[in-house]
Formats: sequence, structure tokens, C-alpha cells
Amino acid sequence: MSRVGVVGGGAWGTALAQVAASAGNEVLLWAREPEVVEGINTGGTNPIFLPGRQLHPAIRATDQLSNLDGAEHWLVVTPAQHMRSVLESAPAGDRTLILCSKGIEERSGRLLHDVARELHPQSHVAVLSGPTFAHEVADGLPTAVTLAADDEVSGERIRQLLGQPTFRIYHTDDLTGAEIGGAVKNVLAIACGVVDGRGLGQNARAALIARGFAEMTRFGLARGARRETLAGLSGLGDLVLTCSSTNSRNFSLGKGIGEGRSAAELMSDRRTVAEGAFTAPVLARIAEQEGIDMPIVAAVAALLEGSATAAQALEQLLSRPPRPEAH
Ligand SMILES: NC(=O)C1=CN([C@@H]2O[C@H](COP(=O)(O)OP(=O)(O)OC[C@H]3O[C@@H](n4cnc5c(N)ncnc54)[C@H](O)[C@@H]3O)[C@@H](O)[C@H]2O)C=CC1
Ligand SMILES: O=C(CO)COP(=O)(O)O
Repeated sequence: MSRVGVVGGGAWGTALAQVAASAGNEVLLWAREPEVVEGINTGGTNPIFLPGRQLHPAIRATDQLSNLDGAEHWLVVTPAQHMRSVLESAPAGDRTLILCSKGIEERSGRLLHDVARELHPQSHVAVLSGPTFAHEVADGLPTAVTLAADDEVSGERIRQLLGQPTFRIYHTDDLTGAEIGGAVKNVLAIACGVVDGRGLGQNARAALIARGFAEMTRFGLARGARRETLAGLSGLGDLVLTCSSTNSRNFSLGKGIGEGRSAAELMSDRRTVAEGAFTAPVLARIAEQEGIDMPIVAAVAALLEGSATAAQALEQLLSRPPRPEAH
């Protein structure tokens, strides 16, 4: 039996702990919230972020990150903007960090695998991403993900550690592509939510998904991602999932904005993370600096910062001159 550490006790960290435990591992999960640590250790539940689900008995929780030191593999599942500070407080070690968060670091504009490599140069770094609503994974429903690792041996080891019939792991060495898909789709899901909130119809949503995917592809290719990764589970797959369901926090945020509520009010109401709200400004900024055409992302960033209303953002998108579809 191997020991797996999980860094972050939100919905996704908890669901991944369940995956790791079902695959036969002993799991130690680090959570910030004492209620989460106590809930897991005394009742086998995460009452705050994944309520109502009985967790595997092989999952234990701790409030001390250093207690995860004995685990060779860590699933890192903090919100993207907090990953740096959490990893800074982690003991150095020769381990594998499997990054499962979706976002771009706002202050540096860097992808998370770059940040993790900078902070833990002695560790292997991999990315796990895909269309994965936490509650479905925790319930053992069939799910497929992309695992990106630049080293074949550590990729194979992770597949052995976590893979199972209901958690299928496809692999690649394109960490950049896997991360960009997950980060960009959250911003596009906010846009799809706005479309839903304003009652603009399903044609408009499909158009947004397809043109949003064109933006994701432009950005990804400019950053060295491979087209097939962007068209795979971690890109297009996750985009379709997140843009089609109110189970998505990003989609719901957009829907609330589309219905006329302010982004600030909607964000202050929640304890859970809608990553797209943090990714949109930095993504729009990089796209503008690098001359990458991303009008939907720019519209979401403008909506979130309050410099455009939903009606103005829509008007701007609809009045763009027609162009060849391939561009
Ligand atoms: N929930 C889901 O279905 C999925 C989530 N993800 C990604 O996983 C990452 C974590 O999301 P969830 O587990 O859903 O979180 P969540 O929304 O369920 O919970 C919020 C998390 O943020 C943490 N947090 C709040 N303030 C913090 C701080 N100052 N420092 C460190 N941590 C802090 C909380 O401890 C908690 O773990 C995100 O990047 C998300 O995009 C990826 C796939 C699926
Ligand atoms: O990333 C997710 C599904 O793959 C979860 O999406 P939300 O963060 O929008 O809920």
C-alpha cells in the first residue's frame, strides 16, 4: 500500500482523496479548516466542501502540511492563487507533485507547473486535468482525465497509483496544453453562464463554446501547447462540461451576472472558488500584451471588473466584423 498526500481539502481535493483511497492507497489530506480535518477524522465526511458523502476509511486528515512528508506523491489541489504560498510552506523533498488546480497565477502570469518547479526544483511535477465535477468523481461515476508528465516513468507510476475503471487516465507530456485548457475553460464558462442568465438561447451558447475554443487554441499554440491536447479531455472536454451545467461554479457565477447581479456581490456570497474570476484578468492582460485575439475572454474580464455591463459586452462581441472561421 502506498501513501498519497492531498494538499487542499476543498471539493476536488476530497474527491481525489476518494479516488486515491479506492485505488488502494493510504491517504493523508491536509486541510486549512479545522471543521474539515475533524469531519474527516471523526465522521468520514467533509461537511463544508463535499457534504453528504461518506468517505473511504483509508482517508485521514491533518492541519499540518509537514505531516505529508512521508508520502512520495502529493496531489496539489489548492485554489490556483494560493498554490504558491502553500507550496512555499511545504518541506522540500524528492517527491512527485501532481497539480490538479486550474488557473494562471495572477501576479506573475505563470502557469502553475512553472511555479511548482521554481519552488520545488527537486520534485517531479505533473498535471492532472479534465472534465471532472468533484461530486460525480466522489460518487464513483465514470470519469476520464488527462495526466501530463514530462517523465514517462513518473507518469506511469501515477497511472498505477490512481487509475481504475471509473477513473481513466489518458497521458501526454504536454503540461502546458493540459494546464491552459483547464485555466481558459473556466473563463469561457463564465461567458456561457452570462448567455444563459440573459436567456440568449442554446445556439448562442454553442457559438460561444466553438469560438471560445478558437481562443483557447490561439492562446495555447502561442504558449507552445499542442493542438491535440487542447482538443482533448483537459481542453475541449472540460470546456463542454463546464459550459453546460449549473453544477459549475464558474457557469453559475456568469449566470448570476447575466441575471443582473454584480460580480462582487456574487463572489462575496461564496466560500467555494470560481477560478475563472481570477484567471480572466490575467489571461486578458497576457493576450493583449502578446497580441493574441481573445474577445470573449476580454469581455469576461471587463464584466468582472465592472468596466462593461453584460449588454455592452454582448453588443461588442456581436458587432465584430465577420472573419474566416479558421482565424
Ligand atoms: N470542484 C471541482 O469539481 C473541481 C475543481 N478543480 C480545481 O481544484 C481547485 C480547488 O478547487 P475546489 O477543491 O473545488 O475548492 P472548493 O471551492 O471546494 O473549496 C475552496 C478551497 O479553497 C481553500 N482556500 C481558501 N482560502 C485559502 C487560502 N488562503 N490558502 C489556501 N487555500 C485556501 C479552502 O481551504 C478550500 O480547500 C481549483 O483550482 C478548481 O478549479 C478541478 C476539477 C474539479
Ligand atoms: O473544473 C471543473 C470541472 O472539470 C469544475 O468546474 P467549476 O470550478 O466551474 O465548478
